[in-house]
Order: sequence, then C-alpha cells, then structure tokens
Amino acid sequence: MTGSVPRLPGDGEPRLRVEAVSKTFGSNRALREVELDVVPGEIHGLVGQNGSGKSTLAKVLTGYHGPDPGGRVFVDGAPLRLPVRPLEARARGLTVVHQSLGLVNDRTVVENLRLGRFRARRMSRRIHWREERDAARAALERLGLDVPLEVKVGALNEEDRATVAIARALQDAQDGTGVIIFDESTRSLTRESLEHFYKLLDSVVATGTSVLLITHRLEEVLDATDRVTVLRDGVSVECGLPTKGLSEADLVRTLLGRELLGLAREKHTAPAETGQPVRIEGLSGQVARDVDVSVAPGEIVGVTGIAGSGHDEVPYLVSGVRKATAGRMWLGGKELALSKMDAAAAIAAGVALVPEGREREGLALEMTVAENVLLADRSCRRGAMAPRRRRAERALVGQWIERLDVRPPAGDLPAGKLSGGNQQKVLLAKWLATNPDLLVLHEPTQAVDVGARHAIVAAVRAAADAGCAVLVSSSDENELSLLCDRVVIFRDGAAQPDPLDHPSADDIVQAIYSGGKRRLRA
Ligand SMILES: Nc1ncnc2c1ncn2[C@@H]1O[C@H](COP(=O)(O)OP(=O)(O)OP(=O)(O)O)[C@@H](O)[C@H]1O
Repeated sequence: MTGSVPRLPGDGEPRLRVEAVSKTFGSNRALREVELDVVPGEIHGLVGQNGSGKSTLAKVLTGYHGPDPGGRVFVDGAPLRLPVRPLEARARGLTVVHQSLGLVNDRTVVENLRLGRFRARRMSRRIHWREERDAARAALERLGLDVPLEVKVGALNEEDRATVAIARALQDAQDGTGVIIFDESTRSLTRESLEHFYKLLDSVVATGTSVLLITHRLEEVLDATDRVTVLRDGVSVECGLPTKGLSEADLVRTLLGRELLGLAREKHTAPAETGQPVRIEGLSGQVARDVDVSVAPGEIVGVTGIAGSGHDEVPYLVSGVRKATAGRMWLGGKELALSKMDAAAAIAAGVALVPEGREREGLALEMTVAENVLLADRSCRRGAMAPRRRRAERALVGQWIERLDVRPPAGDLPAGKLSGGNQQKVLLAKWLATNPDLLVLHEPTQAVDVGARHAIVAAVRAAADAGCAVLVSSSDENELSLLCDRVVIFRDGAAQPDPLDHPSADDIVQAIYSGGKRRLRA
C-alpha cells in the first residue's frame, strides 16, 4: 500500500507534496525518504509512535530544520526551495500551529494575530494599529467569528483561543489555497472546545484550504480526518490511507507494526489487603472547594470534570506546588496542613507529582536522560562507594528505559533531544523511581502514542500493586477508564458523591455531561 495515493476530496494538483524527504541528527536518521500528499480541501492525519518523526517533518516543512539533500517539496504543484525559508513557506500558505496553540497569553488578540506581520510606517517606524486591527478583524471574519481584539489572550475561553490560533494560521492563505499543519495542537483542548475546533476546521477545508493534523488521539483521526499517513521509525509506511471504514485496531497495527497486547484493557483491581488510606479532607483552592478524597495504598483514583470544574487543580494543591486555601492530608501516619505545605515538604512526605506540560515543568532538558531519572531518587544520593553506586544507578536507569520503552534507549542523551512523548516517559520514570507513597499524575498519557500509553498504564499499575496510592487528574475518559479503580466527578469545584466504580469511557462522559458521547464531525 506504501506510496499508493487514493485521493479524496478534490482532484488535481496536491496542495502539498513531499517526496523522499530525509533528516539526520548525528547518527540518528529521523526521517527516511518520507512521502506525503495532501490534496485540496482535505483534513489529512499524520500519525506515528513517539519519535517516529512527525514533528521533525513539520519542522522541515516550515524551515526550522534543514532536510538532508535529495528530497523535494511542492506546494500547489510548484517546488518549494529547500531548506525551506520560513517567510517563503508562509507566503505560499504553508503554516504551522504548534502544541498548546502557540499563543502568547499576556498579549492581546490583535497582537497575537499580527505578531511577526506588523507593518510599520515608513518614516516613523510606528505600527499602524488601525490597519493591524482591520487585518485581524478580517482574519476572524473568514471564520465567521468575532473575538474581542483588545482582550489579552490569556483571558479568553478555550474556544476563542482555538479560533485565534486558526485565524492566525489562515490569514496568509488566500481562500481555497494553503495548508495548515496542526502539530499536536489539540492536545490541551478540552472535550468541549475540541468540538468547536473541528467545526472551524470543517469551515476552513470547505474553502479548499487543506489541513495536516498531527495527533496521538486515534479516535480523533478516525472521526475527523479524510485520510491518514503513518510514520514508523521515520518511514512513511502508509500514505494517504482513507479513514472511512478503517478501524482503530487496523490503525494501531499499522502504526506499531504489530498487534497491541490486550493488557491495558483489563481492569486494574486494587489489592484487598491495604494499609491506611491517604485521606484528603476539606481541600480548597482557586476553584476546588471543600473536596474530600481518599486513596488506599494500591488503589488508582481518578478525578475529572468539564474544563474549570476544579479537578485539574487537585494535583498541584496536594503536592504543594500551589498553595491550598484550606485542607488537610493524612499520609503515612502524618497529618499535613495543605495550606502551609510547600513542594519540598510534600516530596519529603512521600508525594510525587508528574505534571502535564513536561517542557515547562519537571524535566531538565539540558541534562541527560539518566540524570533526569536520578534527579529525584533519594536512595541514589546516599551511602555506597562511588563505583558501586554508579553501577547501581546505570542499572536503575536501564530498567526504567526498558520498562517505559524510552526511545532511543540512551541514558546519556540530553532529555531535550528526545521527542515529546519520550520526554513524558522520562518524567514519569523520574518520579516512579522515588517509590512514592502518593503518586499524583496530571494528564499522564497526553502526549504519548498508543504503545507508550500501555507501557505507562502498566508502570502506574505496577507502582499501585507495590503499595503506592495513585491519584490521577485527567480530561481523557479513555485514559481514566484504562487506569482507574474509581473515578470522582467534579462539578463547579466540588467533588460529587458516589465515585464511579471501574467505569467505562462512556460511563465517565455520561456522568460528566449527563448525556451521550458526541462525534467530532458529522
Ligand atoms: N533537535 C534534535 N536533535 C537530535 N535528535 C532529535 C532532535 N529532534 C528530534 N530528534 C530525534 O528525531 C526523532 C524524531 O523525533 P520527533 O520529535 O520528530 O518525533 P515525533 O514523532 O514528533 O514524536 P512525539 O510523538 O513524541 O512528539 C527522535 O528519535 C528524536 O529523538
């Protein structure tokens, strides 16, 4: 099937054609003669395991990385000079929207829309704000939407943020031209704004502009895209496979090159013999109020809700990263006042937090994978003679790399050189290696591929089985269903009574909305 390109929405010249593009970093060949063909007016998925080369391809196409000699890229039939010049790519309508939508929160909507495009007056070099506002308004009008131009982006709701990001990417393309690449941009969108996002994409592709969507959410690929290209170890093993009629199992098989074992589909059951539970009582923060949750050793408890319901505040309040306004926690026979506890005190008490957004929090990107894994491990800093200690450390790092399938499996590589999903695995390894009493996870599998998700689920379950209490805050019902013994639903800051016992993903969505699960595209 490789290379055969069944074209879907529009015929004629592909909007974007990639031929034999390769990229090598040192001894690592991240892309190997990749082929890709995006036709006018389609949403085209690009999927692959962590480290398979998706972001590298997006970065080559927008000029961040120069490719190896030999490849070719065409936009609307005409060749694009390689290495790509970013301004030239933009002028040809090829733009990228990065993870987390790439917005600057403390800038206004008009500044975000026009950043990098401001036209200064010839003599005074001052920005002509009226023209900039007109251009920004026109960009939003193309989507048929109105967002206040002078408001700071950080103050917008998620739907408006998504609108601004798409309008910004769209403004350089004439109607019916151009390709917008979304590099895991839907990762941090909530369930509600995801629906809005896909409606906007439908209106974008209806004009003939095309979309290349990079994502790990396979259900999203099957729901929202017309065709999909699959990268495996830098090779495009499927090019433009129609998604209609494709099952998730087929897609997983193509992506991994093997069947996925059913391990993660089995329910986790907390061991019957447990010690004292971790009890959290009267926890309040900015949104969360008067929350009581208890997690027994060996148990995995999830917290979830719609955006703004307070569940995503819980990990940071119980780990001392944000100060609670009230609340107490009983852990390992000790009582802790959560309004006084800081992060160092939480770590000393046996709490480990794996936050979301690994680039910002938790990983030292310039340090090696091994150094990161060992950074928080209290046992490694003590005792033994240097050579013995070094051997023990090497063995420990090797075990974690193997257990979580970190790729490439090289402890001496700077963490910043790993792909996004592999960084997530290193961050998890770093905290699992501390053998915490309470492991707190926020969106633990957000950036990881389907195979790595299973490795992470298995590692978290193993920690629970060894007696750790696990608290997971997540907006992903599939993840919660795979992991959790119980799930607590949050509404308006309050934890609802009667947690769901071993719920399915649909049970969770239903409990959150008291309604059915909706498809992303009609
Ligand atoms: N700047 C860099 N220097 C060295 N190696 C790199 C660099 N960027 C990426 N790589 C390597 O290139 C390969 C592809 O990485 P890339 O980030 O493109 O993967 P990805 O498919 O986007 O993964 P993920 O889904 O985890 O984001 C990986 O082996 C990665 O370690």
